[in-house]
Amino acid sequence: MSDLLTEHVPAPSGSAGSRRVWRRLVRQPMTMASIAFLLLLVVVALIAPLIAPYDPLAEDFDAVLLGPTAEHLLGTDEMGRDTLSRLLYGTRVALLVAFGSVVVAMAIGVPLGLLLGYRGGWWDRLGSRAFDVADALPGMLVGFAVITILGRGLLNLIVAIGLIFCMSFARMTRAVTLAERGKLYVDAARVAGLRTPEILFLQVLPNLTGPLLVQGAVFLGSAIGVEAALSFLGLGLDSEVPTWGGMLGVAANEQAQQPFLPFPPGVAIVAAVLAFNLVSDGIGDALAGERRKPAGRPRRPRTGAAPVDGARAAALVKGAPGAAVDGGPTRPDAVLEVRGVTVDLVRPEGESVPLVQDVSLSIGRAEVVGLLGESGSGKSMLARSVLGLLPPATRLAAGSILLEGRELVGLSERQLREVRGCGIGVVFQDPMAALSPVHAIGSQLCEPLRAHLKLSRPAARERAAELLHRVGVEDPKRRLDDYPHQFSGGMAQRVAIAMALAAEPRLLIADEATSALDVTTQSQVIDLLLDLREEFGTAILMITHDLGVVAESCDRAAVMYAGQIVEIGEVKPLFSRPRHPYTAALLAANPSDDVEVERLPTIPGGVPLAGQWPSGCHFANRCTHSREGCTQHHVPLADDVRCLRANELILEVLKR
Ligand SMILES: Nc1ncnc2c1ncn2[C@@H]1O[C@H](COP(=O)(O)OP(=O)(O)OP(=O)(O)O)[C@@H](O)[C@H]1O
Repeated sequence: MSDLLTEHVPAPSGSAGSRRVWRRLVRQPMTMASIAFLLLLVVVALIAPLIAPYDPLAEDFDAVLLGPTAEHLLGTDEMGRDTLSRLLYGTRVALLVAFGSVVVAMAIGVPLGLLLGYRGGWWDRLGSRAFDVADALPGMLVGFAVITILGRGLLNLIVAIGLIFCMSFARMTRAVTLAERGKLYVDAARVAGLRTPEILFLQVLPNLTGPLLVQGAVFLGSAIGVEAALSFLGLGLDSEVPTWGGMLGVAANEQAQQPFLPFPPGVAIVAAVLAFNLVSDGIGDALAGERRKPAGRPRRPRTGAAPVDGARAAALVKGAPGAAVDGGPTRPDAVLEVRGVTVDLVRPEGESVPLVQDVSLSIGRAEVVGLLGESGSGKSMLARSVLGLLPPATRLAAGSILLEGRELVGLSERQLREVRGCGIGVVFQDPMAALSPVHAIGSQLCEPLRAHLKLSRPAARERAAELLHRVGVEDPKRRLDDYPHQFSGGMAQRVAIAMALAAEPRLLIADEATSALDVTTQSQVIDLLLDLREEFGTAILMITHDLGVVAESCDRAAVMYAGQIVEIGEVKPLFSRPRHPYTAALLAANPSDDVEVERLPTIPGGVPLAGQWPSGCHFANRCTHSREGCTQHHVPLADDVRCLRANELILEVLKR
């Protein structure tokens, strides 16, 4: 079974999803016929003693090797035992071995695949090599070896066949987990403080339902084939025990005298294997239609110049409180203090390239700080370093991150888990990606409540309904049982905010939380965030491209460019009298209600890639004000601006 399978068989979400899958299955006659046949086999296995005309072990040497007769409808074997009775009893062994071995294979393969896929790195590389070795070994050889070591018997047969298949389950599970672990809902679960086993088994595993069902059905059929082959070779159960493979083995020896003998077990084996395969195909087809519909606008593509938008920037600038500025001494009211943070990309050859360089930023209680900048300037990487969720191949190379005075750098994953959720909440751009598609909203909201606030199940549900009500979801008790796809984009974002605030974090990181929403919903969500910061005193880091959002909601803003903060300050002066040419260029490229222009100016070129930053000022090669000296030396952040000419330039943006 190909790993690609996993791309086509998403898990059905919720009872409505299951009903849709079932309806699609019902429309497939071959699949339904196969299911009916397999159900018949199960019934036959259960009632074999009632319907078998003879004792399957009873020998009659006066009636050996008979063809079909009125007394023995399918003839007899070399001991005069009734073939029909043995065939009916053989169904029991076939199904028992099939289901038992698939359970064993899943019990070994699925946790292994989850672990390798989730951990990645060396674990994954070693695991993948082990898969390659396992692939190189013929499955039957593994079966022979296990039975030779453990001896014959039903349980050993089940274990042997389970071991043959377990690597396929591990490989498939690893592939799905690798794809799922990068998704936002997994990050959200980590931020919510769930432990790795909870994330793996409660969040990732449900997404495997589809692929596991498909692969499980195929291997049920294959297990019957392997059992038959091992019994045929005399390595299965004792020859007395009626099994389809054993009957085939006898038939092979006696075929010259009774040519009909191989047909009953042969047809039974082929029919059962075929039925399982048809059911597997049918389930795969039915699940393939069960794709999640994307919500909201797609993420803005990475463009070169001035992609900022929002018509309200200048008009909406609000008065900002006299917040402390960065770079100075530690603020007494600081919820978050980021000091000199540098994040490196570690290339395979070992070279380190900075993605974020020497960033310092602080956010006080109930303060909203905007983080602005073009795509690729390092905003998300900075946020991820605060969350302790840096992607693979990147590392925090330097700096300190204090949450209410507690140093987060150097904490173990376990300690970070305690901090996240309670200490920091996060809302991402696409709520549909941040919410697990296969869990009802209620259970997702209850997880952080139970994990951090240690609420009982009913109390967590009660609180979850209150939170939904608080973020403006109507009929919250009923909606707890709904799944993410049953919410509109705006409503889903409210749910995501409720989730982020469930454990009453001191810091909320909103990573382009309103970018995918229409303007009206965007305003409502911003109002909600601002209300919540008043109510809970939450500090908010608002990452956005949208100057209008910053103007409307932030007390201060930091402008990032090529991994550095180039300017930071209170929003009103920053927007009306920018001191860094990049800030001015961003503002100039922003549509404004105040000024009518035929064509908005853009910033020529694009943000340089990591590793290609110019020496000196990173913005110099796009800056119309740059001079020779700008590229010669490192430019420090001085008096909240990183520009050598800050004091001599007069940058106007609104009077174009
Ligand atoms: N997973 C990753 N591995 C390696 N480099 C990455 C990864 N994600 C981002 N980068 C690089 O890190 C730099 C900063 O990216 P980041 O995503 O933080 O920018 P951003 O300002 O948040 O952009 P956007 O607004 O588009 O999200 C870019 O050069 C980007 O190519």
